[in-house]
Amino acid sequence: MISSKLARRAIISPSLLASDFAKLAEDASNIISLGADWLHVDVMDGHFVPNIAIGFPIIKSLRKALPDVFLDCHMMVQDPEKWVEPLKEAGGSMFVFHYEADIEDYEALIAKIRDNGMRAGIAVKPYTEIDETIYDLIKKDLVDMFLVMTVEPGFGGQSFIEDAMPKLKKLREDFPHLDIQVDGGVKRSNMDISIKAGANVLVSGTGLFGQDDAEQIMKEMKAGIDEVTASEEESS
Ligand SMILES: O=C(CO)[C@H](O)[C@H](O)COP(=O)(O)O
Repeated sequence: MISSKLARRAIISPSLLASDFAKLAEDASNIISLGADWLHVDVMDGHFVPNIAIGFPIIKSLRKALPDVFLDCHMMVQDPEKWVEPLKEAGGSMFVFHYEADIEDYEALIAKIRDNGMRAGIAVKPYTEIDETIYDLIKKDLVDMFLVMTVEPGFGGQSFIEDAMPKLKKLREDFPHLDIQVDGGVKRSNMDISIKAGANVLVSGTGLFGQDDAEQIMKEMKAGIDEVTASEEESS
């Protein structure tokens, strides 16, 4: 079921980019049964990023196979406005556009996403600064989730860029109730860094899919979230 606003305890949104596309629905359903909270769907247009990944017909099939799962769609596209209706028709739950894309009017884009029944998120690349325009949009309650990329968008399997953490930390300090996602190189071994900085939605692709012990990794990730949350609550 599509959840309402998240609590501060972190959730896991596995990135389907790392799944086996020949058995996408099976991999997606399996990772949900292991305890994933959302599914992260990477849409690329070959312009904003030098790659092409999952498209609307595939999302539509996925939605048919998993009618109740929250599909967190990361839109790595140059012209986000053009793709709002296609994503809504395919069954996306959240439309996360890149701040660096070609956008004339951020508020109009967000209104269009919300009018189409989806949540609206903003993503930034690892070295993009969070400026006043972004702050204003968050203060006006126009951002349902903020995504801080921890790899350059376009490809799975890259290394986590820790340089993105200070801006995430500052965002968390300034907005205690904002949902903040991290995406790129996030694994069981390094996820504590992002949670401690303030992330509460963890995307992990190659850290989960294709791993022989995905069940155990998922258990450890959940236990790791509980540990960090408990120690943060103790120290606050
Ligand atoms: O947005 C992405 C790439 O642009 C992917 O979601 C991301 O890279 C996840 O994969 P991994 O955990 O393997 O890094």
